[in-house]
Amino acid sequence: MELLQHLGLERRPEWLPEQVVLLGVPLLLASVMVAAARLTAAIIKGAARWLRVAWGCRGVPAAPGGGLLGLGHTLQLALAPCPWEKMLEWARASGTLTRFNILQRTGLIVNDPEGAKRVFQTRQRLYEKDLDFSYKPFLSILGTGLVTADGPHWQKQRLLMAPALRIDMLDAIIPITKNAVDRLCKNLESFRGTGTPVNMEEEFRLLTLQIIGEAILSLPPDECDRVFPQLYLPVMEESNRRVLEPWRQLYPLTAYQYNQRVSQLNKYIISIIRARRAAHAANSGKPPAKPDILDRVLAAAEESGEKWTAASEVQLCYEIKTFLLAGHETSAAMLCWTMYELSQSKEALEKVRAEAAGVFGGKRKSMPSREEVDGMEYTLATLKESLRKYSVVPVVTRNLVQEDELLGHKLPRGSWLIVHLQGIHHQYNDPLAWRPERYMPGGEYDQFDESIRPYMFLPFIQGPRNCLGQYFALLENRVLLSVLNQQFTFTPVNPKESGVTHPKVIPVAPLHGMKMYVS
Ligand code: HEM
Repeated sequence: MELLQHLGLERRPEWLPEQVVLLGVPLLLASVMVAAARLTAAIIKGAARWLRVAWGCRGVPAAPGGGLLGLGHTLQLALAPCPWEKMLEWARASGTLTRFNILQRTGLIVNDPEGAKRVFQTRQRLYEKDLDFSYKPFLSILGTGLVTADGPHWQKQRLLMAPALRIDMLDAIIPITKNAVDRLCKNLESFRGTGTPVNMEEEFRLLTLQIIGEAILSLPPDECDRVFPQLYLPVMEESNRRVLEPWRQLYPLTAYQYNQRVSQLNKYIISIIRARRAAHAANSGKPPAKPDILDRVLAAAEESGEKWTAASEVQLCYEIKTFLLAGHETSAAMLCWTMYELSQSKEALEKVRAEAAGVFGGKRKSMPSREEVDGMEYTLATLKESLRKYSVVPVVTRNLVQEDELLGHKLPRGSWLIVHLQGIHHQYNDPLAWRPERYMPGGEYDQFDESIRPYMFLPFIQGPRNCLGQYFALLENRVLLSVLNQQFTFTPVNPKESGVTHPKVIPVAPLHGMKMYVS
């Protein structure tokens, strides 16, 4: 109190309200005016963009309907059982490039391999990632990790991360996968012939998560089983739900739990990064005998000579979460659909088993080499055919940052593109039939003209931003398919129900799970 008197602050109650009015009101008014000006500027900018794009794209054939109450195609899309199927229906009615409107936003559906080539490869720099749409709910987890980065930052990170998945790491994937699937087989033994179904979709998700967890961080399986279902899987599930229900982020309890889990997951990963850096330093920077992806990225970061900072740590944490996300659900969906199709085709199953016998069969104790697994041509074709038929990532979106000409139409800057991978995958003969032979030498895929052939199979897209884990996924899954089908026969409890795809969630997995009897 004496101190307050000394400072003259004991009179505070007498003058404070007046000062607050004199200073506070203008300040409040000023901030309201600044906020209003910003909002107006944003509205004008948005309206100008809308006008520019709507006017610039007017020559592109429009999707049917769409005049209703100025809502464009919003209601059609919102009420459609599956948004990407609806877009495909429009594209089929209108041509290779189709225009639609959601409220006042113009979207362009690209349903043509030439168009995909231009977007992904020839003019890739003009077509940036569209973070506002599908990735927005994941940004708080993936931050500026590879999948959600753009521009020079993405280029730098891609150069840093890509070597970690090169040849010698791919060699390491085989034993990691084989050990993981052997553990699953052991568990499945207790269900063999019991008539108790197993939800293989769930098993595959945990299996691919264990594999990627070990490949990136050398996490033992029980640690994966302890940490991921508690911290990681609920966060991913909530993010997935927010794609189509963005208002969920306003639910206070859900948002609180979500943020708590993201922060615990970050702490967990950062503690691993710190321990690993300390181990590297203690070992004078020498890599361990069996380096995982984290060891390789840390070594590459050290070699680059760039100073390690708190920001480097946060960035690496984003990359690890990106790899965890990108590397398990997609792989599990591909495995699930292939197992399902094999359960429906005796002939294909026999061929997969015959290849497996050559590589994993007999009394063989040693691990197969990568060349041996690479040689499993038919098994690979079954995986490719599932990726084509089910298109686990059915659409990929991009924003055009400069004017360009696409499929004969001049498009303005700001155009929003939806490359319909499923639409392109279903331009094969009898597209809903599952025929691995399409991808065998001389098969249907080889018959496409060389100039478009790579763009007729786009599960991993193409070009500089193609999937960094595609070889990882195809190698891992050849091992999984071989071992599982060699040891067991899987029969869906309800084949019709198991074949139904989820209409709203990407990667596309079975809507009702994949309950199977094991014998
Ligand atoms: C069947 C399995 C997989 C499928 C279908 C798949 C599909 C894709 C697709 C379509 C993209 C491009 C997304 C876009 O541009 O918006 C992508 C990017 C990516 N994928 Fe995969 N993926 C699979 C497995 C994996 C695995 C196993 C990993 C990691 C080990 C991985 C890591 C990545 C990364 C890091 C990117 C971003 C690349 C970049 O932008 O530079 N993916 N993936």
